[in-house]
Amino acid sequence: MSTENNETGGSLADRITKPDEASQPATTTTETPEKISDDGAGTALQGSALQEPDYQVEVKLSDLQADPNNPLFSVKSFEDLGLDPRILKGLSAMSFRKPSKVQERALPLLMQNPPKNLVGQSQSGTGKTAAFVLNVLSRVDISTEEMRATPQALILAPTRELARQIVGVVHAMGQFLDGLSIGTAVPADASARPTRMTAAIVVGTPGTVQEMIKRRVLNPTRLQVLVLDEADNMLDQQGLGDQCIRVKSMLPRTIQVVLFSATFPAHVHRYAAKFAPDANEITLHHDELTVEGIKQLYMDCNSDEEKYTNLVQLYGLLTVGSSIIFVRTRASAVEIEKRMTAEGHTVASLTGGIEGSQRDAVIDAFRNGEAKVLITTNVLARGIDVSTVSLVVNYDIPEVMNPNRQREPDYQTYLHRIGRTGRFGRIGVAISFVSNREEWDMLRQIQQHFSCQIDRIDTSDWDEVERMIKRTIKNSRAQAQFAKNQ
Ligand SMILES: Nc1ncnc2c1ncn2[C@@H]1O[C@H](COP(=O)(O)OP(=O)(O)OP(=O)(O)O)[C@@H](O)[C@H]1O
Repeated sequence: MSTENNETGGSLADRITKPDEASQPATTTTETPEKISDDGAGTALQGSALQEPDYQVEVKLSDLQADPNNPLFSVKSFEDLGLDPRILKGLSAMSFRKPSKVQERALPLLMQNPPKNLVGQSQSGTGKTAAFVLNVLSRVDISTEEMRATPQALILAPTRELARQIVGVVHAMGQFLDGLSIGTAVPADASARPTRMTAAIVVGTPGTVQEMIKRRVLNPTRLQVLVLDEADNMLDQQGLGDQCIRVKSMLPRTIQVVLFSATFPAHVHRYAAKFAPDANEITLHHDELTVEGIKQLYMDCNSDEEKYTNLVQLYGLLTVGSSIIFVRTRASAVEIEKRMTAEGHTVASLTGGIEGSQRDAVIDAFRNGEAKVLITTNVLARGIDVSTVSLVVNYDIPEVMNPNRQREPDYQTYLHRIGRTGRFGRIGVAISFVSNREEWDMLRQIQQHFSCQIDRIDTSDWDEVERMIKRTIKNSRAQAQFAKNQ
């Protein structure tokens, strides 16, 4: 199996791992809210983009948030959670009306004093980012010039795209905190020189942060909070896991450790408990992990070539909203992009094989809708939040090598990949291509593992395929909820 499989995918210890970053000099950008115009997160950061041009959609989000069985359910308001009025103003500017379940449960645990560690799990797209960002914003002291330039909270993510996205969320939520500065610590292009980190909140990837602390351009002595987003993935991958451990060993012993993910497989969960000792925990059963609004489908393909022709057939649907196509290797991402482009389709690709600045340009174009179809590897399987994504295609089923060197489904990565759609109560479609017996078996195992239903798409009538998928994509949250309650 190629190392490319493992760009960020949840992995077994056995996997050949390839951390997202080489040990290059760090790039550090320190930004204050007023200076920022366009960061990684771009305009997608408007709440769940529920700017409610559509009255009905808003009404139905409230319905979801009033349903105790829904992960978006809450009984409290953000005001009840004891947040600073300037932060409440930020939330309101982002159109966040009510906390989701994980926000309501996590925030009191995170904000208690003396601080306690937390291991928090909640389904994809249910607002984990806000949960840890609100805690961080509540804890940093920006009352003096000196403190404003002193790193006090460190948020680590497995990829530069996710780190940049989190920076965007911190900006948006902290926009009314005068003097707040946020630093980004992600791998730099070869020519960039490391600069001193003078921000109260630092968001970065583990290797870069480790390097910066070692080179003494990031002073860790006043850090009070350490957050690991996609924590299971970070701790389970050889490279990233080692870097996280080294970073933590250089931080104050009393630091509050906060781990979040949609998935915590048992072997990582045990380890997470050591990384964040005596932690409060919010956990889910694995049959609770799939998101109601994501319609899971599969398509039989007779060969690899038929996967490609089916993808091309789907092109019209891929561009109804935005879509992400996940493939196993960088090489196939590039090849499919080239082939589709040569045939006159507009697609982009993003893999770990390209330079950072180019990666930034691709993801930014995808966020702002300039690029609507993105072909990628597991590098973007986790965390990326683009609310317009209505279709995810697993061109290849995500897989790992088990300790006996047999291929098996990568359950976590499957869940994270399909979770790029159906965010915060939206409807989305995930289609997995199956072209041989092994892939078929893996899909069946995924279905059993999550106790979920993955329906077959009959490709004998493409007009019908198109109608069916369009109907699903265009279904409002309201209709889905209505159907569910019948
Ligand atoms: N209380 C809220 N009200 C409205 N929108 C919200 C709220 N909380 C989060 N959102 C929006 O929901 C979307 C998903 O949130 P987020 O990216 O934090 O999910 P997540 O749980 O971290 O998902 P993943 O596991 O995929 O990383 C974002 O667009 C965010 O702005």
